[in-house]
Parts: sequence; structure tokens; C-alpha cells
Amino acid sequence: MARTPDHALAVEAVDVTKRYGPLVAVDHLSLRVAQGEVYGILGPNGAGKTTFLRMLFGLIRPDSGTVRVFGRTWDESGVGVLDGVAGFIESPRFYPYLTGRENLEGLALLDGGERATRAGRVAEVLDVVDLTGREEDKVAGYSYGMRQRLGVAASLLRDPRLLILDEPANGLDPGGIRDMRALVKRLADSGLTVLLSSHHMDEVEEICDNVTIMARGKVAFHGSLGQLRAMAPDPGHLLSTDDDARAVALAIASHPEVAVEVDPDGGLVAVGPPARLSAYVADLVRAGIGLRQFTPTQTPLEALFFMLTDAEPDDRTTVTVR
Ligand SMILES: Nc1ncnc2c1ncn2[C@@H]1O[C@H](COP(=O)(O)OP(=O)(O)OP(=O)(O)O)[C@@H](O)[C@H]1O
Repeated sequence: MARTPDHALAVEAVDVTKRYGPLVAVDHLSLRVAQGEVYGILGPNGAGKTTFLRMLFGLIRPDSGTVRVFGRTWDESGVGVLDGVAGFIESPRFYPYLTGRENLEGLALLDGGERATRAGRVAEVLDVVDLTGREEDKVAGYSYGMRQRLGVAASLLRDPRLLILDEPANGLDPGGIRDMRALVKRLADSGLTVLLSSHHMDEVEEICDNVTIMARGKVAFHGSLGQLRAMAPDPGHLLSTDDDARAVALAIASHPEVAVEVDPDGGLVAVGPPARLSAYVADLVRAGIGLRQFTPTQTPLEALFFMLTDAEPDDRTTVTVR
């Protein structure tokens, strides 16, 4: 794949390492985020995602390596690095006794610049994040998802070209995750570069162009979602029949590409390529074996995520397909 030219990069990290005492929180991380893309940094708790995002905002400095935002480094440009950059680390904070609108108006005056204080701008960003109609409610009464979206609205006041969101879907219910995903898609469609972190594959798989998967500070995967999908293992399904012994025997006799094993929690687990699984299930029915349950255990991408991040770092192969 063609390498993105340096001038077209929103973020570039080259061999970045950050230690806390003996702990290596970020270990020789390199990545490139092109302008206009949605980029996901994925990893389980403690992988080093927030530490990296803190470095982008200049809240901490790397021990070694270089971080560039739109080509600028903190050493060269100081706080000027943050021109065109907005977002939040961990959860956004607001005054709970003020309304959503009042919070945004205060922020616009404090740090928004000319555009943010323009009449109607607060209403515009509230509209983008779907909080129109709730702007006169006190933030104390907002759901967690509404606060997260208000955080995005606050970031948009700065009119960024790059939006950095640290686990924006963390703690949200499925409806909140869906709303956040739709919001990120809308923002990306408007041309904004979005860099977000997450520890759930399903939060990012529909919205990110490219991802870096981290585990214990190290990169476990770099590449596009398409490349990640191509590496994903065959899906596993929980299977329950009215004659599990015959179901296993049928797989052994006629479906060598489908592995069927007894699940210690009850029932069977069948793993194989989707078309082979379908053929096997059709055969079960043909053989008069009653099917009671056939449900996926994990999506293939979730399974890959756990494979890449659960292994011991020394055993893990780093895959770079970008
Ligand atoms: N200020 C600090 N002092 C000491 N250790 C820290 C500090 N900040 C982070 N760490 C450690 O660095 C490692 C990476 O933490 P980080 O918060 O970057 O992970 P994360 O991927 O964002 O995880 P989470 O999803 O839990 O936020 C963890 O082991 C964490 O305990």
C-alpha cells in the first residue's frame, strides 16, 4: 500500500517510548494517521492508549521518540502544536449545576476564539451532537452518553481539524454506543480527522479506516479494518441439539473442516468457515437431529483482538500491513 506523504499526516509517532519507573507504558510505538481518516487505537485496559493520547496533547512527554501533530512537535512549537486539535482524555468534565448551553458558552469565552463566540455557534455544535432540545437542562441531569456528546460539542467549538477522543464509548449502554458511533461517522463525513481509543472491537469496526492494536505498550497490529478482517479466525458458534453425540459424530464423519467440541458449560462449540458451518447445520437437520441453539460466540474480529492482545508479549508476532 502507498505510504501517506508526511505533509498529509495529522499525527505521526516515531518509535515513541514512555516509562513510569520500571513499567514501560508505551514501548517503541510508531503510527501514522492520515488527514481525513478515522483512526482507532485499540487495546485492553493498561495497553498504553491513554498514555499515548496524553503525549499528543502535551500533558506528558515521551522518554524517547518523536510525536508530530500536523508535522509539528512540542519541542519546536510548544502549545502551538494544538492549533486545530481538540478532544478529551478520559471523561469530559462540566459544571453540573449549569445547563449544557451555559457550559458551552463558558468554554467558548474561555478558550474558543472568535469562531466559538459567534452568535449561534453553540447551538450549531449542540445540534451536531444531537443535544438540541436538552440544552436548557442542567448537566447534572444528563446521562453519561449525553455528557460524552457534550464533550464532543465542547471540542467542536474549537473548530478542530483533528479530534482526539479517549474511549468515547466507555461506560455507554448499547444505545449510547450506537449514538456515539453515528456521531463519529457524521464528523468524519464532514472531513474531520478523528483519532479515538477503545477497548472494544465492536465500537470501532464500523467506523475506523485504520487501527493500531496495542497490548502492554507494544504494537500488536497496524493496518486497515479490511486487513484485520482478512486475518480473523473462523467464527465459533455455540450449538445445542437434541442429540449432541450424533451431532459430533456427523461432523467427524462428513464435515472435516468443521471442528465440533463439547463445551464445558454445556452444549457444543462448532468452529469452521461460514459456508462449511452452514452445510453442517443443514446436514444436522437432514439427519433428523433437532437444533435448539446456534449462536456466535464472538465475532471473528473480537476473537482476533483477544488473540493479538492476550498472548505474552514475547510470544506475540507484530503484524504490520500498512
Ligand atoms: N501516571 C502514571 N504513573 C504510573 N503508571 C501509570 C501512569 N499512567 C499510566 N500508568 C500505567 O501505564 C500503563 C498504561 O496505562 P494507560 O492508561 O495508558 O492504558 P490504557 O490503554 O489507556 O488503559 P485504560 O483502557 O484502562 O485506560 C498502565 O499499566 C498504567 O497503570
